Amino acid sequence: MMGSGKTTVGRLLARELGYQFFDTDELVEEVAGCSIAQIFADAGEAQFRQLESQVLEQLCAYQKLLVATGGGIVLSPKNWSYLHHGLVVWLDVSAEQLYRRLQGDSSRPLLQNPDPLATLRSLLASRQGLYAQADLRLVVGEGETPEAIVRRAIAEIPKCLKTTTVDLN
Ligand SMILES: Nc1ncnc2c1ncn2[C@@H]1O[C@H](COP(=O)(O)OP(=O)(O)O)[C@@H](O)[C@H]1O
Ligand SMILES: O=C(O)C1=C[C@@H](OP(=O)(O)O)[C@@H](O)[C@H](O)C1
Ligand SMILES: [Mg+2]
Repeated sequence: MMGSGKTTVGRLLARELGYQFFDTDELVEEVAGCSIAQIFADAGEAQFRQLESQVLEQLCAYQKLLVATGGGIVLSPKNWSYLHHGLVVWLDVSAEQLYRRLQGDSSRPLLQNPDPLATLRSLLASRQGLYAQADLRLVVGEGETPEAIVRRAIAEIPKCLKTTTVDLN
């Protein structure tokens, strides 16, 4: 979800893993030559989603990348075919924590309305089933630092890597 820490934790985790880091929102802004807020205002959310999918499609061909996505990437079934090139981690953060983090932040157009907490609750409820398709769910506790989440990710990721057994007989 927006504000769950994908960009912050992702950047740190990439450094720990020795992976290159990309953020789909940053790449969309580079391609469009303006901010996400501006894209939503001028061209609309549908246009943003198209750019987001194109960026993800390009990224999924590479290895040893850590990609922080926007929270809405899960909405398109086509995006899942790209996401499944890698291991998908869900940073599960309550709507109340997200709200505290994002209060006063004007960079997320979907939250620029009189009741952003209600919006976060309803977006989270509607996306919950999609986020649950991730390979790994990390429930982020109140006050848990990005560094602590990185340590937990490093401990948990090997447990959910798919293994192939080859039967030689
Ligand atoms: N574990 C954390 N604890 C407290 N604040 C956090 C944590 N992770 C991220 N933040 C803060 O929350 C805000 C949103 O983080 P960000 O990484 O941009 O989230 P996302 O990319 O998922 O939208 C930023 O101000 C960031 O510093
Ligand atoms: O959840 C969403 O629909 C969105 C999340 C944002 O990214 P973050 O999840 O990094 O905030 C950004 O892509 C856009 O504002 C829409
Ligand atoms: Mg982000």
